[in-house]
Order: sequence, then C-alpha cells, then structure tokens
Amino acid sequence: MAKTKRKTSASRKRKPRGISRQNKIILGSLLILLSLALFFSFVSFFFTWQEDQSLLTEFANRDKSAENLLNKFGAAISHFFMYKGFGLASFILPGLICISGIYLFLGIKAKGLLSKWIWGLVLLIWFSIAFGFFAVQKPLLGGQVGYEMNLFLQDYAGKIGVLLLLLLGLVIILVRLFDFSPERVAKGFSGLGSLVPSRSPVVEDPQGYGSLELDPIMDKEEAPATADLYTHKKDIPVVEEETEAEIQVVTPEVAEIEMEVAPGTIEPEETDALADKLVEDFGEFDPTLELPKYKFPHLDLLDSHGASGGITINQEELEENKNKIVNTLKNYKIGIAQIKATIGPTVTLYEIVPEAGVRISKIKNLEDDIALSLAALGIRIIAPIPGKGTIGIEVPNKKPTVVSMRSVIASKKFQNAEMQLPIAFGKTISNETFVVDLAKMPHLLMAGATGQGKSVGLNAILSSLLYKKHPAEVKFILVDPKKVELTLYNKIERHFLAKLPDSEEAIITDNTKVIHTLNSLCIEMDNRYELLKAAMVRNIKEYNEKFKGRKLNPNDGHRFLPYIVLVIDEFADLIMSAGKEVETPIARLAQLARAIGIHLVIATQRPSVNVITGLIKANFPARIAFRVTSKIDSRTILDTAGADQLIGRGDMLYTQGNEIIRLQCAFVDTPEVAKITEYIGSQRAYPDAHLLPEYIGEDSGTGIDYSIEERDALFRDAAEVIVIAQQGSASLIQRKLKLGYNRAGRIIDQLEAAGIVGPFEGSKARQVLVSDLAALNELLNNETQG
Ligand SMILES: Nc1ncnc2c1ncn2[C@@H]1O[C@H](COP(=O)(O)OP(=O)(O)OP(=O)(O)O)[C@@H](O)[C@H]1O
Repeated sequence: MAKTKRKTSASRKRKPRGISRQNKIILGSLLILLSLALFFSFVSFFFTWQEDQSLLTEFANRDKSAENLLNKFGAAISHFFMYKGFGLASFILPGLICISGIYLFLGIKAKGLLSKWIWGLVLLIWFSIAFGFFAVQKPLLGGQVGYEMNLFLQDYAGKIGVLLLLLLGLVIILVRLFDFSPERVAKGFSGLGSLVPSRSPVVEDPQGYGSLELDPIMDKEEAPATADLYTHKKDIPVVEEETEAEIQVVTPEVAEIEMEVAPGTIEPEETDALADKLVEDFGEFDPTLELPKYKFPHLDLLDSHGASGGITINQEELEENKNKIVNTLKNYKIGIAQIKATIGPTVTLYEIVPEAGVRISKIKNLEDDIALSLAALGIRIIAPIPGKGTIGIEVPNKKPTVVSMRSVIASKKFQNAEMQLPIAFGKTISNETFVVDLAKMPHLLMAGATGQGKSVGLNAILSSLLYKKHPAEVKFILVDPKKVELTLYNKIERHFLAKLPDSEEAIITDNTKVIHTLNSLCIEMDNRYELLKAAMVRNIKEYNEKFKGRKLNPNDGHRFLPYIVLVIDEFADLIMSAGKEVETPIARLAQLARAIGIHLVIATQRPSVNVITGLIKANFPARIAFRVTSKIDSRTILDTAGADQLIGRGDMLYTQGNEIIRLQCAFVDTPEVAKITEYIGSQRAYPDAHLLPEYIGEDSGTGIDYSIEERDALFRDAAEVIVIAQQGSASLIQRKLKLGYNRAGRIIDQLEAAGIVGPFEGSKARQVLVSDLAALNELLNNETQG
C-alpha cells in the first residue's frame, strides 16, 4: 500500500513540463474556430471580393460594412491570403490550422504535425504556381504569389520549363506524400478487375472459375504453387467459407473484450524511489560538504611573467626567415607556390605549398641544410602536415614569449572545460590554449633531458587540477626521488594528498615506500572494481553520479571515490633500483586503472629503453617529450624523431597516440606554486591525508619461502592447471580457478617455492619445470613423505 502511494507520488512529481492539458484544450478550440473563420471567409471571398475590395482602405470606417460572411475581418484576411497570397490554394491553410487544433484539443502527441505543415506549405506553393500557370485568365485562382512566381520562372525557364518544373513537383509530391510507385499503380489497375482488395495476391483462372484470392494464412503457411491451386480448385469455396466463418466468430469476441493499456516503463524501481526520497529530503550527496568553505585558489596567485597576453610580431624577422627558406629551397631546385606563416609563442610555423612535381621526401631530407642556412636551433620539418597537404617548417622565434600559467588558467577554454581532470598544458603553435583531459589520456609519460622543463610541466599539471578541483574530488600521490622538486606540496597534504596509513610524510622519496604505495594502489584498484561491480556501473564517473544520487548505500561499503593522480618525478632512478618490483604494479595499474579513476603521470630524464620498457610504453598512449639529447631518445619516447630538435625551456611535443602536436608548456615558477599551496594549506583541512589501503610488504625477501602447511587450498589444482597447460601464468590460474589476482599471484609464488614454475620473467610467462601430471604427483608425494 505504502509502496503504491510512494509510486504515485513519485509519478506525480514527474509531471511533464510544457502546456497544461486545460490550456491545450483552449488553444486547440481557438485554432479550430480560427480555421473555420478562415474557411468561411475564403469561400465567401470568391463571391464578394469585387464588392469588398474598395472597402479595404476604409477598414476603420464603422459606417461601411463588407459583403463577406465575416465582414471586414473576412474581407481583409481573405484579400491578404487569397488575392495577395496563394489564391485557391490558400484553403490548405485553414486545413492545417484545423488539424493542429484537433491535435491540441484531443491531446494527441504532436509527432508528425511538423511534416504535415511542411507538406501543406509545399502543396500551397505548388498549387499556387500550378493555378497561376494553367489559369492565366483567372489570376485569382493562383493569387499574386502564383502569378508573380510564374512570371519570374518563365523569364528564366520559359513556359515549357515551368511546366516541367511543375511536373517534377507533382512527381515528388506523389512519391513522397502518397507513396506513389509504378508497381502500385499497376496493382491498382489489375485490382480493378476483381472486387477483392488489391493487397492480396490474385491468381487469374484461365478456365473461367473466377479469380482466386490467396488467403493470407495460406499464403504464409502453405505457399502452394500455382499449379496446386488449380488441381484443388473445387475445394476452394469450402476453404474460403471456413476461414470466413472463423473470422466471423472470433472478431466480435475480440471487439467485446476491453483492453486496458498500462504504461509499464515509467514506473520507478524500488531503490530509485528510495533514492528519490533521500534526494528530496537531503538533496544530492555533496562530496565537498566536509570542507564547505573551501576557496579555490584565485588568479592573482599566479604571475603573468611579463607577457601581456598577445605575442609581438616582428615583421622583419618574418620576412628574413621567409627569404631564407625560399632561397635555401631554391638552391636545391625546389620551387615554392605559396608560403604562409603562423606565429606561435616560441616558434613560427611556415607552411609551404611546393610547386607541382616536387617530391616531399626531398624537402624532408634537406632538414639539416635548411636548419644550417637559417642558422637556428630547433627547426623541425613536418612533411607533409597531416590533413593539410602542405609542408611545415617550424622556426624558433628570436624573442620567445613566455606562456604564463596565469594566461592559460584564465582562458575561456580552461575555465569552461567540462572535463573530469582538465589540464591546461600551454599553447599550441597557433597560440591557442591547449587543454586536455587527464582522465581520457588516461596515463601520461613525460621525458626530457635535464633542465628542459619537466618539473615545470608537472607543476603545470598539478596546478591546473588545483585550480579546477575540490579537495574531495582529486587526490595526488607524489613520488619525488630527487627530494626537492615536489616538497612544496607538503602544505596541502591534508587537502589533496594521499598516503599509506603508517607513513609520516605524504610525499614519497624512498624506493621501498614507492613499491608499497604502488601495491597499495593495486589493492585500491581491486577494491574500486568491486565497488563498481556491486553498483553495476562501468566507470568512476557513473559510480560517483549514482552515489551522489543516493542510489548506493554507504552501509554496503560504498563511498564517493576521488580521482587519484600518481605523479612520479624521476622514474629512471626508481626503475634502475627497483626494477620489476616497480614495473609490474605500474604496468598493471596502467592497464586496468583507467575506469576507476587512477591516473599515472610519470616523468623521466633518461628516456632509454631500459627505463621506458616496452611494457610501460604500451600502456602509456599519451606522451610528452621535452627536448632530449638524441634522436634515439626521441624515438624511444615518441616513436619518431623530433624531440631532439626542440629548443628547450618548455618547448614540447605531445601525442595521444596518433598526431604529434608542438606546444609551449605553460610556465609556473616555484614561488607561484608556493603561493598556491600556501593559500590552500592555510584553509581548513581534513584531519589527515587521504589514506590508501594498507599493504603488508614482503620485506623478508622474495616471499617464496612458503611452508607446505601455508599453501593455498587450491594449490594442487593450480599446479595441475599449470602443468597441463605448460604455461606458468597467474592469469591462467585466475581464469581457470576463478580467483582474484592477489590470490593467484600468491599461488604462483608458492608454485615457484615448490619448484613447479621458474622465477618471474617480466612480461613473459614463467617457465614450467614439471613436464606432466605424473611428474607432478611424484614431486608432491615426495614432498609430503620428506
Ligand atoms: N614553460 C617554460 N617556459 C619558460 N621557461 C621554462 C619553461 N619550462 C622550463 N623553463 C626554464 O627551464 C628551467 C628548468 O626547468 P625545469 O626545472 O622544469 O627542468 P627539468 O626538466 O625539471 O630539469 P631537471 O630534470 O634537472 O629537474 C626553469 O627554471 C625555467 O627557467
């Protein structure tokens, strides 16, 4: 009972907005009456228009009255539509108005009404022109529009042209509006011969028994060949009678039974109703309520670095560079058809259209020569510019403009960005602010030689998020082996940082702690996946929306999930000292964490293959390259050369998988970061940093000294799976025995301790040391006996 009450109140709440039913009835009646008024005026106009015409100028004179049935109103409106307008075709208008009125009056959904109006207006114009054409002697039939249109069209297409146009219009109207087709016409004609409806197939009877209509049921079920029908033609009347009799019996019964159609789709689910009630009582869940007075950092904390916003154009420099490019190419017998310059903050892009017949590879090969003759570092040739068909030569500006963080944060593009984790990286070569969503990347790899702007880049990422996100929405895990770069963020520990439960410092500087944190993040990832599964959603965004809508019960472990951004400032150092222990969890996080809001940003000075391994690279589609020292390094990070030709100081290449974009990274200096963190740090905070799940490390070694009693209950099953498949992988055990990753990993370690599989070999599966089940049984039996 209570349930139904709740449901009805919920459905009452969901009343559609728009015109109320009463107003629809009133408006509908108004339209119907208006259409009648028009109709009568138009009809009467035909008989009275000559008498009434002189009256039109004396509309206000009350002494005079018109002959029209609706007096002056009728005379004026008809004159407007019939005489000045469309003539006889104007009758379509009251028709359309009447139909609209009926729709409103009866509350019929307005679906299809628009097309009626469109077709009505098409007919209006067509008829008007047709009458104008055929009834030249009686211009009233076509109205002024029809008459003038005819004159106009005939001036260009002549009489025959207009006739053909009218015919084309007629065909379009017949085909589109009345579904006309030659087959239907043919059918219609043949149907005329018999009295049966033309839709049923008809078989002519050459022997004079009359035509035979195939019963639809027979048609479908038996589909007899024509010859069969002739052989059984004596039965035909019986069959017909039978079917007819059947129909007669069934039809009235069906008609008598009243059917009530209940709309079943809008009924809210039980949990929804509860959630609606909760939302009604308490409002949507607001994750920011714990720090309701939190103030976002303001723009004045940032410096404009002397840049006034725009870039100064040095005409002389442009001209000089252009001449040099043209001359250099001329020296190599490459003619230029066109050249265009786009001035960016640090580089100017000269777009060249070479003369016909010039091979692109020829220009590409001249890269070094062009750079030499322009006497400039950082020339990059893009041949051809993707999607443009031109060749780009990027030449550094003599006086580069600093792109301040302030200018990109203040930009409309960033301020209005509807992204989950918007990052304002800087400006493109055409001086546009470049904003991307970290959540879409979903992980970022950043490389560059020392002093080229990596730390500034990381600060730009972090400050973008600080300017856009509330402490409840995003948490950072900062790894800073250099111990100095990210220290400033200590001040916002209790607002924005996440850490392990037992650690004192939130910013991680030593390697064992990094390993623990990464593993803890893996646990957090698994937990989050469990929550997503329980909530039946696919990603963190949907999950949080559901949580905000109070559709998930916190008592079941549900909680608002903040995004977690893991930033590692010096990855090379880490991977050199910890190797696989770091690589594996990072690869795992990178592979799986995108849906649950954990994003990784990894920076490295040394983009060599032993640092950025294939496993890491494959999982980081978004990459940034600041200037690197060699082409090989550039290839390692971007899969192409180019980063070695950048000019440094924040000049960077960005790719998210396909296209490479040159950007000038926004500059945010250390004092600015200090000001931002101080501003945030001085505000009320959470009691502690965001705590990650506890991870119990295997500090006592590799963790493979398991005793036999400690073995997992499924140890033997897992061993059999591995030996049969001859493939030592945890995911195989996971799949076959339906286990979680952690448990499968533990079993693999136990199998290693038992000497069934070999040691961990990175991305490759472990070697299986036991050849078959018999050997396995022997091994395990020996173990228990020993
Ligand atoms: N976007 C930028 N615009 C202007 N100048 C920049 C920019 N980025 C970096 N610089 C200049 O380059 C210097 C070095 O930058 P940064 O400290 O970020 O280098 P790095 O790559 O982190 O070096 P390291 O690896 O040694 O820490 C900065 O102090 C600054 O003067």
